[in-house]
Amino acid sequence: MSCIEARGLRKTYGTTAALDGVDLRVEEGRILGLIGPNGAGKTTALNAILGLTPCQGELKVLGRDPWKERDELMREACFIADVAVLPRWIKVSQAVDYVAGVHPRFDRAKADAFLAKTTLPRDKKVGKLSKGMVTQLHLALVMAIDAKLLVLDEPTLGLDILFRKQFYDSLLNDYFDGKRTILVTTHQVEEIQHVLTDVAFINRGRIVLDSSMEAFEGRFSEVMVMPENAEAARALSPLHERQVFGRSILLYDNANRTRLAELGEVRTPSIADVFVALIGNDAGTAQRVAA
Ligand SMILES: Nc1ncnc2c1ncn2[C@@H]1O[C@H](COP(=O)(O)OP(=O)(O)OP(=O)(O)O)[C@@H](O)[C@H]1O
Repeated sequence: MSCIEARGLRKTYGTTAALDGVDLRVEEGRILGLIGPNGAGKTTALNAILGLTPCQGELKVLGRDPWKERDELMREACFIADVAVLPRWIKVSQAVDYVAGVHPRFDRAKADAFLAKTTLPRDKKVGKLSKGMVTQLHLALVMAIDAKLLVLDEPTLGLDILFRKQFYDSLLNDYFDGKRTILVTTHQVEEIQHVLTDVAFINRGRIVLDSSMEAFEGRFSEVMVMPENAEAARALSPLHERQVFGRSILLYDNANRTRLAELGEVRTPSIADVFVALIGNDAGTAQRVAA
């Protein structure tokens, strides 16, 4: 069953189309990374999915219209926005008590286990924590909620590399159970590549790539060639070429790997490499619409 189904989503702010006809389908039990440059429309898309903003087009999340049935949806979905909002006066322990009191699907033992892996002092107020610590607290609270859909907008912003790694490990090992659906946006693509089952690129309010990681790995390839093979490699219509230590690395969509292997070392490119190849020169914010 689909967890998220969007067709022709459009959202305009004045003369700016933040979403310009987004089609996206996410099946239950998938972990989708929504990747895009600054201003591409990621947060707007997540807000539409969470019923925080109305938009045109068709949108169903867990079978509901998020704008009209937000209350019902929020019983089964939870999210972390890129701008975390926790009151500055609340202590860490009180924040846990509060969510335990108001959220029927909150598992205190899970939140405690998550917090135990951090250096968060329980008796300190949010206002006295570092930015990264506030994010850690926020993550501990949200990851302890038993939800069908978890939406994460830049969840590791401001966190150090050790905690970022730990967060994604526990997202995969402790939180993900194969049935929940996770939607995550981040600029730190390399760090989540191994976590994702699917990836979508958004640019200028449009989805420009939507693929399972399996299909992605079969579809894109990269070859590193010595200068004498560069012309032959260019003749095979690469999407992108870059130079590293005097060698050319060329990236292809649906190329014949056996042919590429005759020219140099072939490998599967990272999401970041394909992102640069597809969007690099065209990265931009929303489309301007005719007034
Ligand atoms: N409330 C708003 N009012 C006016 N314009 C907005 C509003 N929210 C977003 N936009 C515009 O819509 C476009 C998409 O913004 P959005 O925040 O969705 O991008 P993003 O991909 O999340 O960017 P980033 O990676 O920088 O957070 C941008 O051009 C932005 O300026």
